[in-house]
Amino acid sequence: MSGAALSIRGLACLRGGRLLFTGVDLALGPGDSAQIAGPNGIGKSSLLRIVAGLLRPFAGTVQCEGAVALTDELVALDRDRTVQDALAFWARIDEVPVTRIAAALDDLDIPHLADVPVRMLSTGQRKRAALARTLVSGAPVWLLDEPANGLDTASAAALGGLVDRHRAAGGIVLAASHLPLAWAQDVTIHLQRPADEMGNMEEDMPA
Ligand SMILES: Nc1ncnc2c1ncn2[C@@H]1O[C@H](COP(=O)(O)OP(=O)(O)OP(=O)(O)O)[C@@H](O)[C@H]1O
Repeated sequence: MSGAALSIRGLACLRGGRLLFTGVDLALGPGDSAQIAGPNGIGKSSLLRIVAGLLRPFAGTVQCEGAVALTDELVALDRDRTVQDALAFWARIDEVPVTRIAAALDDLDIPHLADVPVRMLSTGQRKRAALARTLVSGAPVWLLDEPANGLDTASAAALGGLVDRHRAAGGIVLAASHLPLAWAQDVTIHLQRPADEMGNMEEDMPA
């Protein structure tokens, strides 16, 4: 993972005809971690989805060295498969050994859920299974959207340990959260509405 890098320049996002943010710059290298902060609806998830290649930026560029893994609220695990099979499905797509799954389930403290269908998991268990997918992927660049949502205090702290291990191995973590996270940040970006948009919003408000 020593060559991992993420560079964002002049990034702007337009959604639903509204400019969410403009001029976001960020440069991360091996071992770095950054948080995208800001209130609900400001565009944190949208920024991560742009970095993941799932949304097109309105302006700016994203350059990434190394594979990217996104964990967000849309858990991409087949609800009708067991946790083990759902992770194996993605391991085959990501072309990584399925033997990694056992270690990832241990890391997330859910080995007992391997044979449980995804649809039967609780919110926190589902989040841990989604994080297991990120671990199994072996991707150096982790994009974590509200990673502590649904996790109990101990699990959130344990995730901090996994993030630290990933960074020590040269990985990069970019997390979106309106709350402080359980690990230290090299950079925190507070997203803000562009000035013009704020003017428009004020004009739109009823008197
Ligand atoms: N598919 C979509 N089409 C149009 N607008 C969208 C779409 N998805 C989200 N939006 C809008 O984009 C804005 C930013 O959403 P986003 O989910 O990126 O914000 P966020 O900062 O992650 O919010 P939260 O903290 O609530 O998760 C919101 O105003 C939302 O309504």
